[in-house]
Amino acid sequence: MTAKDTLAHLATALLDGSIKVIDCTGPLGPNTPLLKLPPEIADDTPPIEIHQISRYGDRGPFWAWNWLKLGEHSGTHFDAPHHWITGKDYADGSVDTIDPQYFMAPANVIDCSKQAAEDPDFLLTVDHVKSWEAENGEIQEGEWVLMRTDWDQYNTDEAKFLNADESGPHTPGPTAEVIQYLMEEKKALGWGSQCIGTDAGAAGGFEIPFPAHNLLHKHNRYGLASLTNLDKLPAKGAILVTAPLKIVEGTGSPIRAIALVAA
Ligand SMILES: O=C(O)C(=O)c1ccccc1S
Ligand SMILES: [Ca+2]
Ligand SMILES: [Mn+2]
Repeated sequence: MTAKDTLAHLATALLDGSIKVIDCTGPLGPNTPLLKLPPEIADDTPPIEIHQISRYGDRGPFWAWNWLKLGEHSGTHFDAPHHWITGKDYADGSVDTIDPQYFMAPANVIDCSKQAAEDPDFLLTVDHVKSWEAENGEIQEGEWVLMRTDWDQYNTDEAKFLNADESGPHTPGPTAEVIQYLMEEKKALGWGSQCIGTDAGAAGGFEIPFPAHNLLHKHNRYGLASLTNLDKLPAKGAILVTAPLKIVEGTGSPIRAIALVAA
């Protein structure tokens, strides 16, 4: 089948509903959970603000529009290599310079929802990933690897979503070894999480602090955070669309993540 035939079949399938578009994005507004870092070491993204310019009234009789105060790393978002010091020197490491070919790619969904429900500090290991590959097929070069935890169920309550206590945040994520494996052995396109960031909540205290950020961006590869509805995606076979805004020299961007899945 030629690429032209494939596109024609895709168009038909989208219109007849045999390929569904799944929204993998959380609501973006003043109530969207935002990362809270220890105030002694870092500043945080300010709260999201949506300001009305007009709404069909005397400031714009026929139109409505707003202006936004919005951090790059807000809500469901894309992490570019420049987001981390290990990726700072890549000429194609900001959202406006990344090859757009990467913004549409196959997705592997590793279901850790039961483990995350039992242990909010659950860490995915290389053994887990290899067992998953044995059952579902190998992760191929250029594909996303997404950790399904169903953590999106908490995304309307920042305290629950961040799940922090006196010892810090407790949310699931990958071990450094998993990201190392995905980058060096599998040459994956990147790593996605349903939590506030690509790293586990406790990752600031790991031997390599924040290893997912460190290693993904060291390899000039990408992260996705605060994804939703991964429970609606198959283990393999979905195509994920993750185009960031073309923010000049941007380190990341809120996205409307969507997945194409067979009905
Ligand atoms: O990329 C993010 O939004 C994120 O999760 C993050 C940002 C800055 C510092 C630590 C982390 S962990
Ligand atoms: Ca869901
Ligand atoms: Mn981010």
